[in-house]
Amino acid sequence: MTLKLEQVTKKFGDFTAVDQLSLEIPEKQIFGFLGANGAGKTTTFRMILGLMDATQGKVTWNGNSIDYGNSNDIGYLPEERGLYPKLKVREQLIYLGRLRGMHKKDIVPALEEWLERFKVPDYIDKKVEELSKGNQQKIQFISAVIHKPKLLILDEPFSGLDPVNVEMMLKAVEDLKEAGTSIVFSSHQMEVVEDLCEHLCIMQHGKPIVHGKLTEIKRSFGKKNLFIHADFDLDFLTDISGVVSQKKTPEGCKLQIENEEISQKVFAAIQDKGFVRRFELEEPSLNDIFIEKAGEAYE
Ligand SMILES: Nc1ncnc2c1ncn2[C@@H]1O[C@H](COP(=O)(O)OP(=O)(O)OP(=O)(O)O)[C@@H](O)[C@H]1O
Repeated sequence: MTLKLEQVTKKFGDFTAVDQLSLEIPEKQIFGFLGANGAGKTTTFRMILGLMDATQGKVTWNGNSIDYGNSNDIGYLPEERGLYPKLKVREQLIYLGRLRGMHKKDIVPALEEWLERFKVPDYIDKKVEELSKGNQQKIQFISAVIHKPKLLILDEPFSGLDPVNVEMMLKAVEDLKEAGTSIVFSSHQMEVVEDLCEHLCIMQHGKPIVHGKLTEIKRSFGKKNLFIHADFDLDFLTDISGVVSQKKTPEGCKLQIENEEISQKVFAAIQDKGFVRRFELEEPSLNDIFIEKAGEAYE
């Protein structure tokens, strides 16, 4: 049940929003789809789901094209949230669950279980318009997963949620993966992507500029971070060749260095200067990689 995009292109007039995108998304895994605003993520999701025709190329899931409107195996959390404000959560989910092929008698217990899990059991008889934005999002998430889809597309599922709710949603996504759902999601929250997915792609102007396994992406990026906390001024470290950048932190600095060997030079430069409380080499964060790669989009 692999999701495959082959040379997928979407043009709006002369503007190319997605440009010959080819991707194979591993089954029963969580795949992160990243990119700057306007990079083409939502457009790609709409083409995957058959909600928008590709100008060129094809998308297949398990060898067939996807027709979201007629498939009970797919779940979708759209970027533009689409609940009916005047309907109560119970009525809404019964309606949406039935659209996804569920029997009414199965919908309410499944809904109650999800509301319990999201710590909002009392919302079942509230109108959607009475709920906060974050809580509406939980309901929208439930509507995307209540029918236990095999493929789940989540367009920015964590935006607008407080940290406790992000954790709750993260755990729900992980559990769905464990239960065998293949999940593709977009997010601008790099730490969440780092926690959640093994494979990812960063888009820029409709093309993937980084694609693969997170661990390999980090390794091939080459540059490392070096965190130093010391009781003396560290500004002079910028002059060491191989130090790419320096950012002050409340207790010292974070250096970006070209490779891990440079850390030896840095260490030699500070060891006699005074008291060093922290000297720690770390892999680059996904945020570092994103800023460097996708940042070029703004130049
Ligand atoms: N229906 C449309 N008509 C014309 N242009 C469109 C249409 N839909 C999207 N675009 C353009 O295509 C590009 C990609 O948009 P898309 O919404 O896919 O980006 P995105 O990566 O999801 O962005 P964001 O992170 O801001 O949600 C943008 O420049 C957008 O303005």
